[in-house]
Amino acid sequence: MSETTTPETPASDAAVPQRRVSGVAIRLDGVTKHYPGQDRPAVDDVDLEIPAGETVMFVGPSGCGKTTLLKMLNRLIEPSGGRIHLDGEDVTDQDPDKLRRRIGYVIQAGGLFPHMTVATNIGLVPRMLGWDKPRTATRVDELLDLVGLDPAVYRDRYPRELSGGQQQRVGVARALAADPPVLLMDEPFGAVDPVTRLRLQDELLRIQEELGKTIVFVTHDFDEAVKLGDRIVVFDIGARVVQYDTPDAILASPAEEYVADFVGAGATLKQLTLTRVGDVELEQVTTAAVGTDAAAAVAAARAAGQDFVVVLDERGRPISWPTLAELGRATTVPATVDPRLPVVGVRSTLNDALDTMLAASQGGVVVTGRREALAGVLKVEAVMAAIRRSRAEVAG
Ligand SMILES: Nc1ncnc2c1ncn2[C@@H]1O[C@H](COP(=O)(O)OP(=O)(O)OP(=O)(O)O)[C@@H](O)[C@H]1O
Repeated sequence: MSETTTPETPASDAAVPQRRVSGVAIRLDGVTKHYPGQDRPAVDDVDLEIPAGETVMFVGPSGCGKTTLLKMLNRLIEPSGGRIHLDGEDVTDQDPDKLRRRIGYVIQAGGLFPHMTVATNIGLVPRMLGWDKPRTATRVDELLDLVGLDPAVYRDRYPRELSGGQQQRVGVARALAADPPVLLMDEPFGAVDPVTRLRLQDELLRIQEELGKTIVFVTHDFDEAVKLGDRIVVFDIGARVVQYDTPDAILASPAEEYVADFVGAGATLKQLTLTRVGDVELEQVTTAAVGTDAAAAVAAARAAGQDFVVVLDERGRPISWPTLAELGRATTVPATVDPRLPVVGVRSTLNDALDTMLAASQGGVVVTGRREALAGVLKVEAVMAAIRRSRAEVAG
């Protein structure tokens, strides 16, 4: 038997946010996978308990057995031994099709069927469950809205007409269609560019806050694990559990040298990954709605001592941040969307905010909260001040 079964930090620990829970607990007892022709088992006698409603991240070196272990949970791979319990019920021998209705599955690039529209892709499981067309259609629209895609625009599109990030959102919507308590995610954001990846991570955090599923997520990226995980499992070869704890606890005291190497030398900077944009005081700036009087907006910003205005669309979402000189040339506030506007969500990390600023060559980012509405602006100086504070705290 492996030594570590339950997370070091109990579920009641304050480090884990309190939220609504719709997920169920998963328990693995001595789960093993021996592939034919291999000397050693890919997964060797693993005991693991995943608490209901938490996001648990699987990290570890390539080939250590993360994916094999994940796929045994929904029996895409049959275990060679051991038992798997879902919500206290032994599901090891349950019909895999039935099991998969309780377990959503998200893979890289969404895994969408190319010849089906977005709505058909998302509605697959509900239709299989015998839902009628109107109920399925309502659910599809609800899910598109949940993952941040306008149903009217996207429901009839084909996957090839979507960006990588949009396809991934549809993949998440599809996995959630039948409202499964458990979501398995196998490097879902591995194939998208860094900026899109960051937004998808933010979206997942927001969705999880609303839904409280049990999420098991495989990643190669330790920063991603720290950002998304309530807890992290660090595996070694044979899916040996080296450490299972909250991100803070792992960063503060890595269990073995191997984990310390994996966490990286810059542990102070890693603390930046633990600080969310929403934890830092944001600058409140002058805003102007599209179509309103430009001169009035310029005057308001000038009176507040600011040299730019954030323009909001009809749903309160920021679309551009013209300087006063630029805005002064218009009579009404223009509806032009600035594709380079650097935006992060309140759940983004300070690391993400810095990356976004660097990518856009800007000295700040616009921050959005619920439904992408403006929350404020974060300047590079504020990030630097937070880094200094965090360094001072770590230095004691
Ligand atoms: N179908 C298979 N047949 C035989 N061996 C396999 C099979 N799938 C995986 N393996 C082996 O099992 C071990 C664990 O693989 P697995 O893909 O689970 O690891 P992983 O940690 O997810 O790796 P990565 O991070 O590279 O995706 C590896 O040695 C791999 O070569």
